[in-house]
Amino acid sequence: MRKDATRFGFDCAPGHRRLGASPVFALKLELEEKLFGQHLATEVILKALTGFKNNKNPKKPLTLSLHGWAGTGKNFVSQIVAENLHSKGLKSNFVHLFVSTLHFPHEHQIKLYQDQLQGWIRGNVSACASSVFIFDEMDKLHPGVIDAIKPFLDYYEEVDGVSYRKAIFIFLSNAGGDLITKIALDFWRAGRKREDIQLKDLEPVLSVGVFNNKHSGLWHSGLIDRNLIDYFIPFLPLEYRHVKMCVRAEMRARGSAIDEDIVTRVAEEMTFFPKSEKIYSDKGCKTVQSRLDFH
Ligand SMILES: Nc1ncnc2c1ncn2[C@@H]1O[C@H](COP(=O)(O)OP(=O)(O)OP(=O)(O)O)[C@@H](O)[C@H]1O
Repeated sequence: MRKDATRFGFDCAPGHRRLGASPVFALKLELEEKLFGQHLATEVILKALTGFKNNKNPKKPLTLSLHGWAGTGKNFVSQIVAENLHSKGLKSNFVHLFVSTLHFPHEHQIKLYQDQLQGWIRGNVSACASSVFIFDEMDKLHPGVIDAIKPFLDYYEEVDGVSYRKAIFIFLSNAGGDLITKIALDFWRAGRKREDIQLKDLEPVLSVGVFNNKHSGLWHSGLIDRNLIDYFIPFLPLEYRHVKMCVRAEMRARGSAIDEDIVTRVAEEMTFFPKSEKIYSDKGCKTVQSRLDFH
């Protein structure tokens, strides 16, 4: 047993920071400063983590499912959240990232993946009750593998003597991205502000259109019953102005002065949709970093 972990792992490594009053405030400031164009994700993530942190006896692990188009900030946010839960973030021994196409690529090895994953999750939560598990490309994960995760997400006091109720599972998926984009486009075309989009504007579309429809195929029937996902978090497609913010953020990260000509040139290189109005970036803020290298 790791010397820095108590028997149940309630207090993990010295660097482990439970979300106290200030860390949640720090997370709020960080999301407001670094995450562009995602007012809903910021609002829901803060609400979810604050509630989970304040609950001294959660009945189940916190399970968040982040949905949206490519390059809209899902991985980016999960890294920020991980760093607020465990100071070393993705480098922490208590934060684990799985990428479907990398870690679970072969359909004929599903049984092996199930056994490995269950052993891995059990071992890590035994070492640290507040372990964080991030599953990227969830929409590409075979249902059989996902079903191996389900027992850990459920309302069990303990599973084989281990309590998972203080752990956090974060699923990242492109599923539903098209439906989220449709709602954003409807708002734009109606001349309504992006920031006026509320979760209730998306829930009916998402829950009926994708998540609750067991036969949608997008969300793997039998995969995750709504009851096990605590929060569905929509990521909106990013506009030209958000791409420019990403370019500026990258320039600041490189210690360069902000050159608005370069900001404009890089943003102009990106492609936008729909064809007629060219509002949203096809790749979100992805490839901004590499494009900046050429300016
Ligand atoms: N909303 C955003 N605000 C600020 N930066 C962003 C945002 N979205 C993306 N970025 C920048 O683009 C990079 C790539 O984004 P990220 O990996 O989070 O996309 P993603 O939504 O996970 O995409 P995919 O679904 O393809 O994995 C991030 O590391 C970040 O630098």
